[in-house]
This record gives sequence, C-alpha cells and structure tokens, in this order.
Amino acid sequence: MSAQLHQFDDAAGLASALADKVAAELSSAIEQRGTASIAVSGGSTPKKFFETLSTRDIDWSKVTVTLVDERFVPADSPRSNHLLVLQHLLKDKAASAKFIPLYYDVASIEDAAVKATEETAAIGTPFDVAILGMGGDGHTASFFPNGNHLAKAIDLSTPRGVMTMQAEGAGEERLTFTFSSLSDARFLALHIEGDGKKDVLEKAKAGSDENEMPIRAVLNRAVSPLQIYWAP
Ligand SMILES: O=C1O[C@H](COP(=O)(O)O)[C@@H](O)[C@H](O)[C@H]1O
Repeated sequence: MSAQLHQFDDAAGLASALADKVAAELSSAIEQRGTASIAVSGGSTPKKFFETLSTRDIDWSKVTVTLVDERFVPADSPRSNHLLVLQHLLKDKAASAKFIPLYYDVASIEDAAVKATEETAAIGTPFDVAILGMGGDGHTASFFPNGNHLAKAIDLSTPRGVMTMQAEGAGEERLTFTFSSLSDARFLALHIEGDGKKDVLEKAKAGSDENEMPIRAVLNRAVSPLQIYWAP
C-alpha cells in the first residue's frame, strides 16, 4: 500500500493540520457509528499535536483514547506514555474522553498484556484513527529492531491485541499493540518531525529488512494507506 507524504513548514502547522484531520475522522465516526476510537503514540514528538487536538470541538465523551504502545512503568513515571497523554491530550475539550491504558499494576508484564488485550477489546475494530511515531532506529509502536517478539508482533496473521516486547534499544520492557491491530485503522498516520527522521524514513524506504527497521512493515504492508505527516 503506497504512502502519502504531507509536508509542513513547521511543527505548529503540522499539529494544526493533523488535529483538524483527526477531529474530522473522529466526528465522522461518531456520526456513522455513535462512538470513535483513537490509538496514539508516545515519545517527544506528539506533545504539540496533543495540545492542539485537545482544543478541537468534537463530542469527546463518545471518544475512546488508547496507546499504540507503552513502557512497563506506572502512570506517574516521567517515562510513561500514559502520563504524556494525561498531561497533554486528556484536557480542555478532550477531558471527557475515555482513556484505556496498556500498563496495569499486575504481577508480570505478560499479565499486563493479557489485561490490556481484554480491556481494549471493548473498543471495537478497526481503530478509527491510529497515529504512529518513529524512532531514529526505525522502530514504530514498540516494534524494535531485533525485538524478542518482533516477528510475531509484525506478522499480520497474529491476532489483534497487546504483546510484550524487549529489545536492546527499548530501555524498559514494552507493551505494544500488534501490527494487525493498527494496520487497518480507518485513518493510519505516521507523525515524524526533523531532518533526521526524514533521513531515517528514506533509509527505510531504500531497504527491505524489517528486523533491521520495523517501520518497513508499516511502509510496505499496512492494510490502510499510510499518511505521513512531516515538518522540519
Ligand atoms: O519509544 C517510543 O518512541 C517512539 C518515537 O518517539 P520520539 O520521541 O522519537 O517521538 C514513539 O512513537 C513510541 O510510541 C514510543 O513508545
């Protein structure tokens, strides 16, 4: 499935355009099906987009927000994607949205993945919106190069749900939606910023080894057309 590139002059322009598009997709989902769902990424890139989206005037009480991936850390950790979403998205007009986390305070990360799969099953499929990010190593979601469960996580025949992931470049152990859960989102976007990330994207496009750069799975095999949002 070919990807479409949307380029902007700066991060503010990107955040505004992506927030408008996502708000329109969520509103249309509510109009057609009564509810809407969005899975978002963590990291440093989405803050401005989250802040902008939280000001958009849609019926947030009908929207469920979850994460594409999460570190196995509690929600009060500065490393938590949950905390990022709490501080920058679930506020202003978006304060009434429902949030379903991936981290749970249970005995093991495997138990957390089972619970996250159960809890998020209520969202329904496919996601209306999934916003992916990308690391400088070519990871997306928690599909990390040489990740211990990477092959299974990016196999489209692996069922929808949340899996665990460990990798040298990942820091903490991770929880991640499988590729099959994300790939057919009605609106599937990759949000990246900076010349460095554009170079990483070009490198990914030039090769095919998904273990080296898991973003290639999304670029080459996503069920939905990938919308790439980039600003310098
Ligand atoms: O580890 C993560 O990193 C990626 C990219 O983050 P960024 O800081 O380079 O924007 C992110 O997409 C993912 O959700 C997060 O867990």
